[in-house]
Amino acid sequence: MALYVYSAAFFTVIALWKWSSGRKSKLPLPPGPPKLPLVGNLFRMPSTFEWETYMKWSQTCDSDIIHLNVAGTSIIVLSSAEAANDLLEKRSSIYSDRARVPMVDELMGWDFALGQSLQTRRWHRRLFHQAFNATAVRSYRPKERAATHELLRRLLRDPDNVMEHLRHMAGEIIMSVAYGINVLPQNDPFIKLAKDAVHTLAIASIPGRFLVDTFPALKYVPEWFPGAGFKRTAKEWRKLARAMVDSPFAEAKRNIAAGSAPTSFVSVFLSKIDGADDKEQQEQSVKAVAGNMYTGGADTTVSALGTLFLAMLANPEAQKKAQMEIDSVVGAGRLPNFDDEDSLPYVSALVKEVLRWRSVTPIAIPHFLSIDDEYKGYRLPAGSIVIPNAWAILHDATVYPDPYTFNPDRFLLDGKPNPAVRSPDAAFGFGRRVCPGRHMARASVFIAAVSVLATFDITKAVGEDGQVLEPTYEYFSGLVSMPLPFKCSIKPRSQRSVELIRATLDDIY
Ligand code: HEM
Repeated sequence: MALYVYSAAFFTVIALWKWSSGRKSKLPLPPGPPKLPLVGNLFRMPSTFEWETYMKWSQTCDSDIIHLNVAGTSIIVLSSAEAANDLLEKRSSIYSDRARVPMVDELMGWDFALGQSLQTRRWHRRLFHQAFNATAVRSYRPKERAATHELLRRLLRDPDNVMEHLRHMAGEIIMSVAYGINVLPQNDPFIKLAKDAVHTLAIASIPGRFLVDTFPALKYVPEWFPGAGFKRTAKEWRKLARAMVDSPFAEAKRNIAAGSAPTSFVSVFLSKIDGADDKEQQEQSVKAVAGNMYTGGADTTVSALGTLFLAMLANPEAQKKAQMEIDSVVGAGRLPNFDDEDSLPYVSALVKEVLRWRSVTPIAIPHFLSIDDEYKGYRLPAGSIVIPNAWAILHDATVYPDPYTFNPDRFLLDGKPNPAVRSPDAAFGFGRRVCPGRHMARASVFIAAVSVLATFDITKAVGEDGQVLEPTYEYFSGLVSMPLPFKCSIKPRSQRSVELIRATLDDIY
């Protein structure tokens, strides 16, 4: 009897499995460019500015969801806000993982990084949220303002090195917010360390750069083995990643112990650690989250502000309008402040347009689909890498007419914010993985933009032959898309501007 029951149960399970897999296999994959046997789209994959190619493919297929196969790896690209919202937001429980990259996560030791690690790091995200939610970030305003004033002084002293000054500003904010460390004006060791470590991450994150990411078993090859150079490289780079996380944290702890530490994320959250058994674990989490701040916040903020300068060169009219608005609201007696934002709709629209015009992270950070799914009559296989094409979403001509033109007015109606026009939130990603630093990022970009526009005129540089140097508006193609070095002329708008900037040296924050 028991045998009959077991057999019946066995055949029922098999039948159900066949039915469900049969049902699934009947659904087609989303459309996409033609695939070759075995290698799929491997040989047609773009190596740079992939978001532009994905957008073209999506248009050719007339579908906002396309499928690619790169030598067996399934990739789904979403090119509309609707598709990104339907999947990454509404079904976030299955679309919020990240693909594992053995070189970065395992060999280089970046598994502490939020962007890399698996969903089990939810606790870190919660910690990040507590420290960087819309209310909490208001406490960082004095630090952002101080770093902005330092930026103004640097631009006044040395107007030829814009990108370097922006880098210094972003690093200054993060080191101060995360660790309470006041960075040195030049060659700060903590910024240098973080920069070097993030550079190795950028190299290792280039798809196909290391064979071990395609064949993970290679990670077991011993270092001395011929061809195992990647393991020796990983060992060196791992030291950098460790030092980037450990050394500023140790400095912050030393300052806290000496009673000389300014308030920071580390000082606040270490003081909240309770006496529970996992004390050590809690401290490691605080350290890991602090270590994520430079990784997530430095290049991104620099890219957005670099775009601001390029946008002012591309559209001098926008610059004039912003300056007129600032002059009428703020006047000539002081520098702008955060409280001015609501009275500066044009400047706020200009900041939105900066984030839309040239996306900082054109494909966000790709997500990972953990179980099989279906959408719009298509089969979406478990284990797919899901790429939200933020670039396509932010250049959707039905939402943003004439999308390649820099035009802050698109966000306004009768001089006020137009709620009917979608904010460029896609710049900060989607669903549960949306950028946890976005409130701080917006605040930093706003205060820097409004302060620079209040005090400087940004115009095209003029060469020695008297000819205007037309910028190329070229970008580095990477996970963070960064303006390539460009020349421009930065001059104080008036003697009063110079005085206001110099007076910031007396500020007490
Ligand atoms: C203009 C500036 C910034 C932009 C455009 C930006 C954009 C993004 C995007 C698109 C993602 C991926 C979202 C997704 O997977 O869907 C992300 C993730 C992240 N960002 Fe930002 N970000 C900026 C600034 C910052 C700042 C200032 C911080 C920290 C203080 C930060 C910390 C992070 C972290 C830790 C992650 C990983 C989150 C996770 O994987 O769960 N970002 N950011």
